Amino acid sequence: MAKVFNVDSSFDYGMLAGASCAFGVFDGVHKGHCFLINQAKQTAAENGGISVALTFDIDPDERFHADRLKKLMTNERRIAALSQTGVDAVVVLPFTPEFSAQSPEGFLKTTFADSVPYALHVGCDFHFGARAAGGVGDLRAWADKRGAKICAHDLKSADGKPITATRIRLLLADGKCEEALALLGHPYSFEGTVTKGRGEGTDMGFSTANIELPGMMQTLGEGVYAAWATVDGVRYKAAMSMGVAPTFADATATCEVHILDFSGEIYGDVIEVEPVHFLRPMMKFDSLDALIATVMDNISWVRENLREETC
Ligand SMILES: Cc1cc2nc3c(=O)[nH]c(=O)nc-3n(C[C@H](O)[C@H](O)[C@H](O)COP(=O)(O)O)c2cc1C
Ligand SMILES: Nc1ncnc2c1ncn2[C@@H]1O[C@H](COP(=O)(O)OP(=O)(O)OP(=O)(O)O)[C@@H](O)[C@H]1O
Repeated sequence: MAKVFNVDSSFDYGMLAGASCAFGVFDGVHKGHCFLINQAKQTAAENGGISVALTFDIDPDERFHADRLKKLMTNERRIAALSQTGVDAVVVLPFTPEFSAQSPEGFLKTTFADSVPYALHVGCDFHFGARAAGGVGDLRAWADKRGAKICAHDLKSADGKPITATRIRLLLADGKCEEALALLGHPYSFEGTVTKGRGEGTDMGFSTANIELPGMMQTLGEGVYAAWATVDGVRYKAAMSMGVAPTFADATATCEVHILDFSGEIYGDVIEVEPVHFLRPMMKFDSLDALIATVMDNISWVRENLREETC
């Protein structure tokens, strides 16, 4: 696992001299991002320098479009995932208002100080600096003066379209877990703290762990899903609903997870939920009996059909 370096007053910019850096936000650490990072590993091997995933502490869109941002990973998980890509180091720049307001040249000066990387890998659509004014041309102008190499790659595609975080978010919003997973190259999951619900699930014969997710992490579309739930390191089959239960006027939880073959008090615990298959839309039921019968059917489906290899 690569060491993570936060760029603060103690950061040694010298580590970027001669390094091969892949630069971006990398939400999801998807197959396209991994392709870019592998390119950085290759040029690092070429000159004997280190490979670096160069990223930001927050997703810039948290600063500019927090109201409509839907993320694939929290910042902590994104940085942890980057550290497991086989790079030598992850360097995390603080995306402060001052940092984001810089011109493209100022942005590069703040990022590298006087160090010159060996190679800088970006996608051909990469933009940076205030109002995203900087592009690959600005990178090349900066690099040419310093003897660095800019590698602007065509975006890795699947089914004729670039793999992007935006594309994967839209698939998840549409409940298309399998297609999202194919582009991510690893499971999609989120974590949340179990909160107290209305306490009615147990009376209905299926207890549920209620999870409140911040708006930014409500990326998965409303519906009922087959999922895996990890509690205290143990992985269970689960049937989950996403979206406020429309049958109940007082319902608040965004995500409710029935964990099969599990009983235990987990209020306040953080659990990981990995939705893998859309079962049906959320429904407003006319009677409790109808709701119970449908949810029991969903639970049976999960018990009979969910297999490790479907994740
Ligand atoms: C697999 C599953 C499917 C669900 N489907 C629906 C649904 O279609 N409509 C609905 O109103 N509630 C649905 N719910 C939410 C239940 O109504 C809710 O879990 C139950 O009311 C218990 O809520 P409580 O834990 O807050 O007491 C579903 C829950 C689960 C676990
Ligand atoms: N499919 C891809 N192939 C190669 N490089 C990519 C691909 N997608 C993104 N990149 C590059 O990876 C870096 C990180 O990109 P970024 O975090 O903006 O990801 P993204 O998937 O394009 O996200 P979004 O859809 O939110 O714009 C950038 O240099 C970007 O150009």
